[in-house]
Amino acid sequence: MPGLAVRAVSVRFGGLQALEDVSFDVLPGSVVGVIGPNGAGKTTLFNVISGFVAPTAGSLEWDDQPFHPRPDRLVDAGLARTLQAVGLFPRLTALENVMVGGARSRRAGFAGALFGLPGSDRDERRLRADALDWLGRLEVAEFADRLPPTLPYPVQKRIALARALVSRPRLLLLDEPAGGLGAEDLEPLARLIRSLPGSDTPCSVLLVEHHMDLVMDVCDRVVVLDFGKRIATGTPAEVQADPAVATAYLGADVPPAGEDVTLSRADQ
Ligand SMILES: Nc1ncnc2c1ncn2[C@@H]1O[C@H](COP(=O)(O)OP(=O)(O)OP(=O)(O)O)[C@@H](O)[C@H]1O
Repeated sequence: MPGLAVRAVSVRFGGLQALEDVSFDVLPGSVVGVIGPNGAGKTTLFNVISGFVAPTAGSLEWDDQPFHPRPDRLVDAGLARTLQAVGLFPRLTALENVMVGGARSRRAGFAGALFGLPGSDRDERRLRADALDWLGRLEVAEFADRLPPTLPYPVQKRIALARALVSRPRLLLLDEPAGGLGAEDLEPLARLIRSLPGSDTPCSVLLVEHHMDLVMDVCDRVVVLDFGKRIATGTPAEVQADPAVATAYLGADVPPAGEDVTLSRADQ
């Protein structure tokens, strides 16, 4: 099956089972959400998929091939990731930050331009145009020449997203894209996420997010983790109606129908 397959992945940190036997697929053209209370294992799962953490057991497949991700080679594999903290280079302009995201996918590219390699001018111009295009699509082109620390947080998040997208990934890993954003920023973000699978360079999305409205709005499927285990999977409506999900979030056997699922454990 094309796309990403997570097969019975477990991760143990010393005595702590951070993930246990977690399986699911991210098919091309889909937006998949990973939710769960604090400490459920969401970040660990992202770290496995991006190669920062090796699974203790289980495996990954990417387009039906065994996949052993390396954080520094993700772009080559067709994946990109945004971080919870935006992680922009403070001394590079917004535009240069985005260009860095595309540099690995070009023959010479930005690095070549920096080091004056032959043939890099054209690549650099193309990369610059692509980076500007993405800043424009994310409606932050006017900040292209600004340094990130001088910009509002929501703008920085959009720049970080542009940096991930400029490499034209086939799978985008989004780590809490709504974190720190105001209500007015959520609808544009949702629109962008929904647009990615059907864009000219289709990109499926795996999303970790605490903001439940966004998850339910943009995801085709949702995987629910609790204490490292997958406790539910299905469409947003299916997981919302699943009593095990309400129990995980609310800490008691309560009927979920019609109730808001809160965002952290009841005992925290
Ligand atoms: N490097 C590590 N060493 C030891 N324990 C870790 C490490 N990383 C995560 N953990 C533990 O693994 C469990 C899962 O953590 P993880 O950060 O993946 O959860 P999460 O669902 O992302 O939580 P949150 O929503 O709070 O970000 C937690 O108990 C956490 O303390």
